[in-house]
Amino acid sequence: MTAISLRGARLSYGDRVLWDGLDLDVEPGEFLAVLGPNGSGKTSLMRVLLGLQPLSSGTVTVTGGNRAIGYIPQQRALEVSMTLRGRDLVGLGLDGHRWGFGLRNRRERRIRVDAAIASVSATRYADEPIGVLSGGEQQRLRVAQALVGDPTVLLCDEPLLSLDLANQRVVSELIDKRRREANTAVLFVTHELNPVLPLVDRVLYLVNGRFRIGTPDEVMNSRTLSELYRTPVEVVRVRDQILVVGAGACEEQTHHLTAEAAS
Ligand SMILES: Nc1ncnc2c1ncn2[C@@H]1O[C@H](COP(=O)(O)OP(=O)(O)OP(=O)(O)O)[C@@H](O)[C@H]1O
Repeated sequence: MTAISLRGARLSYGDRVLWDGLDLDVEPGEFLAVLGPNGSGKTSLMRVLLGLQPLSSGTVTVTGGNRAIGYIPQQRALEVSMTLRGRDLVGLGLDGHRWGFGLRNRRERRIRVDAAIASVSATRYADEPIGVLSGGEQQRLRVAQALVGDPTVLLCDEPLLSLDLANQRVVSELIDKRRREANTAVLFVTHELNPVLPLVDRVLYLVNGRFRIGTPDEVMNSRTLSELYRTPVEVVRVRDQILVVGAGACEEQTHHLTAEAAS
């Protein structure tokens, strides 16, 4: 059974079509990278899957429904004044699940939270206020929060943003481990494909209302990206990295035009 299924999915805000005719099946254990310039509708896709944003047309199905989803929202540095402890943040991932207030439930809840914290190696600082933790430590706890409910689908919105290379690796390995061990489907929104390229099964690339779905080789090539961006884009492979040349200028132009239109 597929983990996520979209059929004829369209999302538009007024005249602006983010995507249309999107047919997508994501299999259990699959790692799908979602790429595209700012404003192409990546976060909106997450919101549709979370049930926060209705489709303009078409259908969306997440096997197991909302409770089966773990979500790592786009990272914002948490305030230093934030007194919530790491374990409280992780515990929030169980809210919405069926938990009573009895002693047995409290003990069971604590076991689940401890296990999730241990799975991201965050036990040492789980009782600290999260505001004083480093970005990498905070991000591990966010991963634990997303995993504590035992999700069948994991939605990650730019989870590597502002992490150094070592922490990028730690966080992507944690996510990869989860999908391998629990067969959790992963949707991974990112501007940077290279840090996760070895993990990626398929790419969904969104640009200006158009999209392509395929393996990294099928999508990340000069011909496909030039068609998507409607301007010459050069894709170069250097060792095991993919460099995209030309799309950036097009993105800047798009933003410029959007800003002009809005003013
Ligand atoms: N509720 C809404 N009503 C109207 N427009 C919206 C709404 N939500 C998002 N948008 C617009 O839709 C576009 C896509 O937004 P979205 O956040 O999905 O893009 P994104 O690909 O995640 O961008 P980024 O890479 O910058 O995070 C943006 O231009 C945004 O302003």
